[in-house]
Amino acid sequence: MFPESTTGSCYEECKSTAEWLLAQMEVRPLLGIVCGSGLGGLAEMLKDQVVFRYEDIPNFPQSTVRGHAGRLVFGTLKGKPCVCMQGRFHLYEGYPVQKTTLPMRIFKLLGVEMVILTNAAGGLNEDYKVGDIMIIKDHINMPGFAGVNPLAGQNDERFGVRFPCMSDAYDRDLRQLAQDVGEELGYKDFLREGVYCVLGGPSFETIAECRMLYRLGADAVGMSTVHEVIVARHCGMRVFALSLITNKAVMDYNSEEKANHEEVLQTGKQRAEQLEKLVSSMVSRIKHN
Ligand SMILES: O=P(O)(O)O[C@H]1O[C@H](CO)[C@@H](O)[C@H]1O
Ligand code: HPA
Repeated sequence: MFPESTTGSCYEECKSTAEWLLAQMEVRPLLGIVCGSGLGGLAEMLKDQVVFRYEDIPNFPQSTVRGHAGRLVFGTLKGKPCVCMQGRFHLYEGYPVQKTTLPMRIFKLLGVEMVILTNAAGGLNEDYKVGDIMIIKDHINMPGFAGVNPLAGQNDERFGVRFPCMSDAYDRDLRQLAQDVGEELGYKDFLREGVYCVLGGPSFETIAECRMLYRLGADAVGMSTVHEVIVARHCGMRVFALSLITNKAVMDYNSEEKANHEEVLQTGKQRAEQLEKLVSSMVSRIKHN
């Protein structure tokens, strides 16, 4: 386990990054958005942008994956003040799990109340098609079974309690809103709701692993999101998350299909506009306290 002081995720370090950002601009974001692989276009929806490159932000990790631009974009979406991560961090990039989730704590200290996370994922559910959008209703933290949890280590009560509840991680009202908005937009045929399972990556899953995950109750598999959700919930932010099913997980030994990052990015491009419309329509209807 990494001590917090080497990951930059302790309260004082997060606060100093948040204060640095707040001193540079006037936006006071209430909503945080995280763009998944190939879904960085979400950030382009923001008006009156103020953009920071990750490399210029003190104590911030760097994006190393294609499809993750490495920019923190502030602005307004449907009139609501937002901060958007155009690029997230993954365990397989070599970061300690606390570092991959550090932006969630910075969001909190910037004043963010609600986070919308997106990701690209492989479809395990036999009924799912490439291009489906899955509202995440629950998760399986597979690395967590081996002790990889971003909250492991000393707990700082200024962020949250030692043992946070996760049975209500994915906000029920926001999920319902997504269903309503999706129906109004005519997305019913490709809008799903299911369980996302995170693995460490970067290798894609074997056939046996995919079969196992499906039997365990996962509908989609990926290498992100869950740890961010745990940290966001720990510090009291509301969470909504979406998976774009960019490829079908290979479940059959006779299949010639092979998972690859090109297909992931390609599917992202094809569905980007609809995903952006879903998110922006939801945001226009979200009420803040
Ligand atoms: O989860 P996001 O960041 O969307 O990225 C997904 O796409 C990559 C694999 O193609 C992995 O990083 C996986 O987690
Ligand atoms: N597996 C893991 N992560 C992914 C996949 C997948 O099939 N597709 C996109 N991200």
